[in-house]
Amino acid sequence: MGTTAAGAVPLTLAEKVWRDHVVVPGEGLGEAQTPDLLYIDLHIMHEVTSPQAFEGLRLAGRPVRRPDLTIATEDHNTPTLEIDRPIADPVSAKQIQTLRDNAAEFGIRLHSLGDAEQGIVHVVGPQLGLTQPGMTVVCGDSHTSTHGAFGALAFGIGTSEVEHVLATQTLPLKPFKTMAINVEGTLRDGVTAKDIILAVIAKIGTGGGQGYVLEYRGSAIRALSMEARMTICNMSIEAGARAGMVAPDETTFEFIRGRAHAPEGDDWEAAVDYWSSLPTDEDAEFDAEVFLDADSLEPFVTWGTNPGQGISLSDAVPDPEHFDDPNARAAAERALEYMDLAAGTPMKDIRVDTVFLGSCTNSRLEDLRAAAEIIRGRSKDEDVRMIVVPGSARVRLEAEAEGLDRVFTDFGAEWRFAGCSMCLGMNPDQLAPGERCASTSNRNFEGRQGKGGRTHLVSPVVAAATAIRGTLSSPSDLTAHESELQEA
Ligand SMILES: CC(C)[C@H](C(=O)O)[C@@H](O)C(=O)O
Ligand code: SF4
Repeated sequence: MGTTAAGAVPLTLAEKVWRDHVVVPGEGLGEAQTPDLLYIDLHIMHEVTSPQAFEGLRLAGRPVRRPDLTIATEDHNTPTLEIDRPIADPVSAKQIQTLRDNAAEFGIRLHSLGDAEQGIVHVVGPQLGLTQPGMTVVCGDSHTSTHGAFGALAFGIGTSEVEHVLATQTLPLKPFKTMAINVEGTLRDGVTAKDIILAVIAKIGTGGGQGYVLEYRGSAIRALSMEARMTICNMSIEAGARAGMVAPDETTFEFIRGRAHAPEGDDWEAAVDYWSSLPTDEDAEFDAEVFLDADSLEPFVTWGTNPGQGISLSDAVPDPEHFDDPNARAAAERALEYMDLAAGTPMKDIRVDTVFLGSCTNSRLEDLRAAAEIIRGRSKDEDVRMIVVPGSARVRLEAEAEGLDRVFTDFGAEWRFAGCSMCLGMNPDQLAPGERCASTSNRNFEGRQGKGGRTHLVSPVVAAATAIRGTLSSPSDLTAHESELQEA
């Protein structure tokens, strides 16, 4: 925990990063304050939200201010099969070609399909060591909050803001409020970071974080790997928050050390010194606090059509009648209709057609390992299709180097190339109308994974157990499942 210098105002992690990036302070106080102009340390891009920004620069005759602080990758529109063939869908092909043309014209580093560093923008940045504590990181993508796991202040921005950052390397930003999410205790076996964040969103609601930067704290967070912290920060946006952060510590430093863009030698020492000054001061105050008990947490899963409509996997589909708030009740009724679920049905009785292991929430090596650990030597339910999509080409290579691809294909799952894939189906990887999917992604909105498709958000180990049993399941259900199979 940080200590406050004598006489200095105690600050939270987010406030320190903000303070260190103000180029021009706003005017006025509190809610009425005009935006501060902040310096941006890292700008990452993908094909979907960049074309108009480049077009704006072109029209104004402006160059990119800091191409060296800007990096692009192809992820949303890329296919995950036959990546050496031309992209069949004309819209996707055009989107990708536009990014390639813009990157070439404006001198921006781009990792294209087929390159070992291509992949989902939020997997690629941390993997290259580009994302570091204390940085401001932006991207025209809501899940930029992922990078907050490093103690960076990371925001999703709109296309006009992308243009502003390209042109100036700064961004005007309104002040924010701070919320501490305290998670104390020890997670049980089979309970993961994904369950923490689904439980947090179920607790505070999809609007609960509005106007706040969330800081995840407490012994359960400190015990998590960087990959797991990224899973949690990734979904901060699903609680409506502006960003999510975790204070940098030894786990953070060890993850960054030695990566392609990590500081070296004296620079490394200086960086670690600065990073170590960032954690929230002991006597700093948050505008709001939330508490979650890690010891009693169970695997969590969504039953509805927003990420806040979640419940313990051992519970039953809730009855809308039991919601006090009329809006929540109406939303639950609509969600159950879309999801074709009856109140009172045990979640574990719900059968799925598809299991999707992937997305910027849960497609890193650790996620693939966790799922592979569960399925190794077991067989897939024959009616379930399972698609495994590594978050980046590098993750795919690393997974193959340790034989995980074989574990998945022997099991009967499809081993794909990297990208966003079925997280939102901007490529051919989609659900058919009425199909139901256990998905390790972050959004279960109507039609998100394909028109008429139904999504249950789950962790990688729940995804794996579900592919084995065919119904939503946790790893702890597998022993019972196996004795049933033996008896049969
Ligand atoms: C396409 C992009 C703008 C979008 C986002 O901002 O999040 C996408 O990544 C998503 O997850 O829905
Ligand atoms: S994996 Fe999904 S959530 Fe992440 S950037 Fe891609 S589409 Fe958005």
